[in-house]
Amino acid sequence: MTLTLSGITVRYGGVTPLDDVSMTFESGVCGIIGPNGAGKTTTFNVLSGFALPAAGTVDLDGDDLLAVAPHRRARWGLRRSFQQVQVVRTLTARENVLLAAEHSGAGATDVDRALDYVGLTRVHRHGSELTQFERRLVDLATCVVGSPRLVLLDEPAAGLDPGESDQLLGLITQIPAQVGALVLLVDHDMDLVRAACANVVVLDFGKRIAAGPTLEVLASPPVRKAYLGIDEEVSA
Ligand SMILES: Nc1ncnc2c1ncn2[C@@H]1O[C@H](COP(=O)(O)OP(=O)(O)OP(=O)(O)O)[C@@H](O)[C@H]1O
Repeated sequence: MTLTLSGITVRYGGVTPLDDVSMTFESGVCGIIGPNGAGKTTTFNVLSGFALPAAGTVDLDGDDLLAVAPHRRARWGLRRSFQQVQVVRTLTARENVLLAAEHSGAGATDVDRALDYVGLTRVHRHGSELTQFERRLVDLATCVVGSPRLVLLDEPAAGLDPGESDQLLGLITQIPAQVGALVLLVDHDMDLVRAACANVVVLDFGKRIAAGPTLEVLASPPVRKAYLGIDEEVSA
């Protein structure tokens, strides 16, 4: 499975959050990292149809994603989780996933399979009764329900303790093999990115400044300077 963004430009008035950016993601879990304001969320917005690029194309295995209407992208196979957990407090865990499944055309059996996948047992508890971790699991279940092709995760482990974070990491890394989707992960937690992603793309000020195997990219001087604030020339 290959996702290719070519020459993507997004403009908001005088701001250009993405400036002629191209990136390719091969199957597995791939990371998009970069400092605040680099264009990571805007990239997710382009993929989910919340942002309309002024230029560029997006291709997933021959499908022109930008030609798919935003409201049909869930049915096409797109799933997205947000930094802020999107769980309805007055609905049960299962009802939350059923609600998400409505958009993608998945059925009740798919919903139960997704809840099994994330290992949530208290499926009949209301969102308001669930722990932060259980809400994250509900969120993740909405991302794997049905037959997703592309799963976008924005800081999925935010607010979790290290044990919970590890458990979530295990679930995320299994998505490509178990669910068959390509996963894109945006996160500021470099330990999580190192553990989850074989490859990363680094954005800075709306430009791609590096891409490739995660450990190599994180060790490269331009990335250490732009992203981690380490300037080899100064610190040498
Ligand atoms: N709707 C909008 N209107 C105007 N400017 C916007 C809009 N959305 C994003 N921007 C600007 O585009 C730039 C990139 O924002 P984006 O949210 O994509 O960055 P990010 O890499 O996700 O940052 P963070 O790590 O802080 O979430 C920022 O300067 C932001 O202020």
